[in-house]
Amino acid sequence: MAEPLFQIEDLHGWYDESHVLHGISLSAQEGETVALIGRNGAGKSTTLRAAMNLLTRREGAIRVAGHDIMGTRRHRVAHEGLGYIPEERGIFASLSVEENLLLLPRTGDGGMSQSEVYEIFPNLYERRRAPGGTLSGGEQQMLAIARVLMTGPRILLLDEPTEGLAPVIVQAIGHLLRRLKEAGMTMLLVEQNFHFARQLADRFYLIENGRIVDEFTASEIEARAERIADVVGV
Ligand SMILES: Nc1ncnc2c1ncn2[C@@H]1O[C@H](COP(=O)(O)OP(=O)(O)OP(=O)(O)O)[C@@H](O)[C@H]1O
Repeated sequence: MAEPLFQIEDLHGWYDESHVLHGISLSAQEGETVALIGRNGAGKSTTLRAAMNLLTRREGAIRVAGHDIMGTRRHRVAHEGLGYIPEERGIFASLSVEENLLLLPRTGDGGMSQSEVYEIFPNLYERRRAPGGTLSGGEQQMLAIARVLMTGPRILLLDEPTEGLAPVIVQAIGHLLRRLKEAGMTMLLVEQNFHFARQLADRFYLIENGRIVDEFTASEIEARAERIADVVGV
């Protein structure tokens, strides 16, 4: 198999004295969508934060196209190709939609232009002068994704993009991510919502108490139904 575009190997992470990640290994090939599935508190968000160098302490290896980025300082991680969309989205409430979009520097090649963003997200065009804080949860999630797409990432790290959103908005985000996938984007999707993730992901990792307890492909879901129900309660 080709070298993964993104790879985490034996990753440990801590919040102060609290050891939360206990040797996470996962990878994504170029163009692949990989889902990290687990309950509340299993360590999904912490895995993404560790990848972005946002923890005070971590050990292990994180590679982009074979290049180890463990030594990359926090403010340079995006330049390694990682586009992170955190659970809290990070929209500036008092800045307009347009200002939010233009806020992040370009960190890679091939980032979307503003007009491409407005074409894909007509809602954001309509609301371009509105303060970010007046957007609905779904619009804020779209804005957070659009803003990162403009930076030119090679890999998207998405932390529960559907959390707290109405079913129709969840569906819209599903369509958007499918479109990105079809365009060849590599994605690591963190989800508690297995029903959402199964519509998108090529492969799955189950995480429990900071450890990967199982991994399988989309075609193996049926055979794993009991195990999945056990871990995420579906
Ligand atoms: N800032 C923090 N300081 C200390 N402990 C934390 C912090 N954030 C998370 N934890 C702990 O780390 C563990 C993993 O949390 P994490 O947020 O990664 O879980 P998760 O799987 O993403 O769940 P969630 O859906 O709640 O985000 C939990 O036990 C949590 O209580």
